[in-house]
Amino acid sequence: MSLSQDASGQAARHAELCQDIDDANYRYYVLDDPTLSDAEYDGLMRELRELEESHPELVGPDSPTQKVGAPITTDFTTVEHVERMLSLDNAMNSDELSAWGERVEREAGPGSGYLCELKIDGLAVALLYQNGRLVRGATRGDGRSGEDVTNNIRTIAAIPTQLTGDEVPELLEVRGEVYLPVKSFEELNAALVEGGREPFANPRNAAAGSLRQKDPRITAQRPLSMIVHGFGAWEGGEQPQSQAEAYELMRAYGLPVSDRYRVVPGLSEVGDYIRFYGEHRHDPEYEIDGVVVKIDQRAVQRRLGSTSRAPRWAIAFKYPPQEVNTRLLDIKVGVGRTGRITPYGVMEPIKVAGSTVAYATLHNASEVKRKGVLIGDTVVLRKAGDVIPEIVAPVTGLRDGTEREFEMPTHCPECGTELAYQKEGDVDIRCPNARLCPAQLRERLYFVASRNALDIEALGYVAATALTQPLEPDEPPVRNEGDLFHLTVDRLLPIKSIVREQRTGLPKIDDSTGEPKAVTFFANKAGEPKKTVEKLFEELEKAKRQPLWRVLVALSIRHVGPRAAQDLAREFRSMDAIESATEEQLAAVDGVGPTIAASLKDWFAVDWHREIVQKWRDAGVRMEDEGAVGPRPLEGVTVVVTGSLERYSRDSATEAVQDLGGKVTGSVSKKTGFVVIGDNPGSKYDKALKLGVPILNEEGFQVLLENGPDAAKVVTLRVDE
Ligand SMILES: NC(=O)c1ccc[n+]([C@@H]2O[C@H](COP(=O)([O-])OP(=O)(O)OC[C@H]3O[C@@H](n4cnc5c(N)ncnc54)[C@H](O)[C@@H]3O)[C@@H](O)[C@H]2O)c1
Ligand SMILES: [Zn+2]
Repeated sequence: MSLSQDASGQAARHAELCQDIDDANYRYYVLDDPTLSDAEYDGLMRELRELEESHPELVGPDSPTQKVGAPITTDFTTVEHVERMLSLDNAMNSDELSAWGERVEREAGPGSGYLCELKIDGLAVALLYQNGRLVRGATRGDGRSGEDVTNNIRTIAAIPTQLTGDEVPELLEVRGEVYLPVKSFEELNAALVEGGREPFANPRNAAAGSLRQKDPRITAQRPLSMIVHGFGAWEGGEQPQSQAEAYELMRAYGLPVSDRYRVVPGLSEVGDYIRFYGEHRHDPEYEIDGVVVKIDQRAVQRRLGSTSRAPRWAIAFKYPPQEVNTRLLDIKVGVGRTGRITPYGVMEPIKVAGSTVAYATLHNASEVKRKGVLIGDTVVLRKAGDVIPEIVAPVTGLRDGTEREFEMPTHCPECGTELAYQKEGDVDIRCPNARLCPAQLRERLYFVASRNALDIEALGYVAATALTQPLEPDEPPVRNEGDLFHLTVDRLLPIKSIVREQRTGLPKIDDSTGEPKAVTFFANKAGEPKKTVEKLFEELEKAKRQPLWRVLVALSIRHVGPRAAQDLAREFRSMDAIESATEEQLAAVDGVGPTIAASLKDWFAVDWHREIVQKWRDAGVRMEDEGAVGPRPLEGVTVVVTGSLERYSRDSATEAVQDLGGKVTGSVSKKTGFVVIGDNPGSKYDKALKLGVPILNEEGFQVLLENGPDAAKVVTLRVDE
């Protein structure tokens, strides 16, 4: 390629990038309806900047690298800012941050201190206060002039229309970020979709779209808020010498200033702040996309000055994006351990937050509706840390009419049984084939091994699949969880099984063959048991000695989670006692109630359920807790605890009473046996006095536990009347 051809190619690419970025700016800043993700946009900007660095002759005043925001082409009146509102330069990693820090310290000298604050993902506004009165609110626009949104700004509760204090500046131009709390964003989108309108792609666009409404009454309905992050003109009143001083003055005027900013001496502390919020990114109620680092001293800020686009004394450290755009290829459903059907999105695989994502959860059919996503949509996909990837919203600007609505299937994807609601009023539709549905069996077996149940580490998802639905042999060694404790080594060795993706239950595909991945899970190449076999048997032995409540949880009885199981075990002490208890007796247990009681009765009424219990019992699984025949000296006694005790937490006090057959409740009545008071007892103490209920201090409580109610009556506090 000749030199001139190369140059014209670069110029063409430059023009193309400028055009694409201008288009994206328009969609983002004017329409509040971007079609690119921020990551894609930043990629284009980066390419443009690199191109301009190697070909400075291409840089013109109209290049997006030289400008702030987008030209204003809206229905709002245009107003000029008193001082220009700039954007920020970015550092994408710690090297770029150090390079910036070294540069400013070289030019300005070290030791002026850095102010660190969160980079809120909202939209910048300028508020003009004259003698303390809010006279104007405007968007950033192109930095010189913005849109007059005064009436809309006035609807935001966090923004005072009148500053407080006697010595407010004559003229103050406050800058800050208007945002919509993440939670409100989800609610707003749901309401928009419900009303047949298009949802916003993310909280930032929702905030921008809500503020930039022609009708301020609509803005007023959106729970927007604001946080101050700077100022322009500041005439009269006390003059701040530093950014932090300015914030504290503005806080005193009644403006919303964050508690999360810090002034630190050097770059290493800046690094600590960045790391901290990298790990606590979702603590604030608003979305953040990074940290802004500013030189704190205003004298130094002035010395460093600004470029046409951004101050030299500040930099935005951007966190890796957690949101990307990708296609929602299909919506499928998975089957849970109780037969519950949950839809999930099949995504065009994409890398986000360090891993490739191909599936995203959608929780239930109404969630799909609430989010307003259609199959075929480009969607905003979010993956935050270890959290399961989630679809945020569709990018409606990219629809071409071929998208279609998701319809809930009528039959189970794994066993073909017709789906049904188990009870009237249920939210979730289920596969009723609990006994034989391979999906439910696999999920239940996997659950038996989970940490909340019997905690069998060697029994993971692959093993659960291999045991319940092997490719070979034909007959699975585990037909239901009853068989688990009757396994033998020779039944395990021949097993060949496909590997399933835990989140969806779908077979994993072997990249080299394109076929589902199959493994011989328990035997090595020589046909001998792998290490995991020995481990499995060891852990099965251990599992047999787990306490009763874990055994109960492992049975996958609807509504019987660890809490309820513990309450049941404490009260009844044995599986037999629970099985033979009446529904009323079950429901009377503290923390159990009628729903769980009915569910238990239903469960034990099924033959094959009782068989599971029997098989476990035969194999030596523990079916009763010690102390089953222990004394219950507090039987029929109700205790209320108020204030803080020295030797007991609220939970351990409750447990101590329950272990002796007593009951702990939250409110005092005539039927209350004793009220135990610690430090700072509340209104329950007064009520006990009024009703004449016996009152115990901590020593008296000890007597109650050790010697019973009669002994405790003797040591009740005598209250002088
Ligand atoms: N997806 C798209 O199509 C598209 C289009 C245009 C812009 N964008 C996004 O916007 C970015 C560029 O926008 P920008 O020019 O507003 O720059 P920016 O968002 O990178 O940084 C400047 C802005 O940060 C905000 N900010 C938040 N907290 C702040 C704080 N504590 N101190 C100071 N400022 C704070 C202010 O609004 C300020 O104007 C891009 O990197 C991209 O992420 C996306
Ligand atoms: Zn099924």
